[in-house]
Amino acid sequence: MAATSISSAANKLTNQTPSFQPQEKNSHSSPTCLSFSNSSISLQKLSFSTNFTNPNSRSSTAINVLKTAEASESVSRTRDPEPVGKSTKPTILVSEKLGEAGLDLLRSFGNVECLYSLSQEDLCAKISECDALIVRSGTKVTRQVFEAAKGKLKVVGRAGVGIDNVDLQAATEFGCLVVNAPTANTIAAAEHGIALLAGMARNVAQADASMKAGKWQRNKYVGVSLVGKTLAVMGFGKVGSEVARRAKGLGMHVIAHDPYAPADRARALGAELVSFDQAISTADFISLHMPLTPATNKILNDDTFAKMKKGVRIINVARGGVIDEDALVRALDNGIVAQAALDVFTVEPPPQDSKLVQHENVTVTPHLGASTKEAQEGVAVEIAEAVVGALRGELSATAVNAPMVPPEVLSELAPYVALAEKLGRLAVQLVAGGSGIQSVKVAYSSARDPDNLDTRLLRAMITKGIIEPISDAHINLVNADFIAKQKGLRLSEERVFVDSSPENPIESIQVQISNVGSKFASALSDNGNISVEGKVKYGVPHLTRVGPFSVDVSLEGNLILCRQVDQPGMIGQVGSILGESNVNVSFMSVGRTLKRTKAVMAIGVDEEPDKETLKKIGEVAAIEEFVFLDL
Ligand SMILES: NC(=O)C1=CN([C@@H]2O[C@H](COP(=O)(O)OP(=O)(O)OC[C@H]3O[C@@H](n4cnc5c(N)ncnc54)[C@H](O)[C@@H]3O)[C@@H](O)[C@H]2O)C=CC1
Ligand SMILES: O=C(O)C(=O)COP(=O)(O)O
Repeated sequence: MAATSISSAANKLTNQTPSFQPQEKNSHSSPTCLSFSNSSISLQKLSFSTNFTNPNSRSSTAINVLKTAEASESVSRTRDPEPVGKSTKPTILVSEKLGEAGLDLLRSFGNVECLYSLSQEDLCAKISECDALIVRSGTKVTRQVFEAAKGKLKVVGRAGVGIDNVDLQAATEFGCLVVNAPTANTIAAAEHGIALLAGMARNVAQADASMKAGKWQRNKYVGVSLVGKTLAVMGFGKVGSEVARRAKGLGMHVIAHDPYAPADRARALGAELVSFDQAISTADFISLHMPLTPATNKILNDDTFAKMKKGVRIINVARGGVIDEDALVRALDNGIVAQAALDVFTVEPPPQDSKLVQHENVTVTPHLGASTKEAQEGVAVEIAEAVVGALRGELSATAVNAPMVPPEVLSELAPYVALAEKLGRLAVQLVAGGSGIQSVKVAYSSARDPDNLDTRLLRAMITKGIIEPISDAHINLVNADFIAKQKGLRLSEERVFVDSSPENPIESIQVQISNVGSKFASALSDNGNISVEGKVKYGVPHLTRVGPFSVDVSLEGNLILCRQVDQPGMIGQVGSILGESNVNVSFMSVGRTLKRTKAVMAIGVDEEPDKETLKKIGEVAAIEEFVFLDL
């Protein structure tokens, strides 16, 4: 058996946080063990398997990743399926103007409320009624908004590219997915950039204003030519590369700076990738197309303006914050910058007396880059599809704060999702009260190449299974790693190669909790870790090993694990006690290490036995220990 470590860097906690203390909720005890039973672990918490239903649904993806509280009544446990189909329409708040086609799509799925120009206070007051919020660049989705949502908000859709107006960290902490619409406005933004470039070079806006003021100033508005001039495209992503393509068509020499862009993509468009300093010091025109991040904040400032060619012209269709606006005014005044054309501003709208806006060598537009009819229709549909998909629980291809798991991987892993969560739930219920859980090891046995096995979803589900039964956290794919880290829980993953068919992504999953005591000592493996292992059989999760004992029970309903002297009559005795209390046994399995020594009996029960019944089981002479587990 070869073991390959695929521990994720994200899961390696560098900061030691306090250990995670399981606190049993509503636990009741029996003489021989603490029961961890907790029927109050509500179905609402099974957030990965809840769903909104849509009569017009075209969706096929099965694994749901977001909390959908209202719909949780439609959740069914595997054994007793309840009718799925109770449709509670989600509420979708649209806080800025969105194209009709997108609104229509949203209306076919949920209750859509369009409330434009909400103050931050009004947004906070409204948000706790909303499952989804759709914004453009004008709405600030702050931590306050997520706090005010009180866990109701599942998804924020940004109808456009830039997500600098959404507090992503807060969204992640609150388990709220953020999706954007990254492609539909690319051309509009690029065209606007070119419009500003050409309009600025020929003083179109200034000449227009002058004529409207009754003047005819042909000598004042002599422009500069574009052909043969060097354009530096800063940020060679979707918009930047489309600007470059168009500028090439205008006969410009295009250079680009982007630390993350592949050189061959730039070369294919006839642009040369250069360093930041080379770009800004050799360009006649500088066009900005990078996102606003801590690294790009005020990237054009007094120091960088000082390195530019005298008479340079600046275009900004990205974000106002990438320029230090006071420094730009100084650079315009001292002639380093001849002209600027700006669509975006640090504060939008900028103050009316803004020196920058009023500067005679500055052309401005009110954040119009994405504002074409075509782009707005496209963006609206793109974001509506992403938000509806997210509300249905599908993983979004445009998720900004969650791993993107391709649909084919999702459908392949679907049966293992339940197994992963149940093993997590089971393992944590075996931890003795007072033990601090810090370290969880997960081993996936598989015949697959590690590169061909994406375990992020399973890891999130194991985390969910471990944390949710003993805390108030609601965990989904968005916040699993964050909450694990916050709780001081380190989860490392290992791939164990097994020689079987690689058609099955996974043969078995083993979950081990290290350095803790167990309330069921038989669950401790040789290395002293609590260890449970399971498989998917005929699409149903099964427990196949507890500590050193092999068992084979389907992980449904509730489970009693007993360790007893391996002797005849044990099954009958325990079965009768349960039967007398009208507790129905659904399945059972006995595993032992050696004949007539010790055995572990796993009993599936449909109902939760009361304290008295559990006490009677504990009093059976040959039973050495037992535990009741709520799956
Ligand atoms: N004015 C408007 O209405 C619109 C503005 N935008 C803005 O344009 C910008 C670009 O959008 P897209 O091209 O769609 O995004 P994108 O993600 O495709 O491209 C951004 C590029 O910037 C690069 N980048 C990141 N850090 C950088 C740095 N320090 N220096 C240089 N390059 C860096 C990235 O590697 C990436 O290639 C975004 O800020 C977006 O918000 C986009 C659409 C409309
Ligand atoms: O998509 C972007 O990043 C934009 O800046 C467009 O903003 P808007 O949706 O027009 O407010």
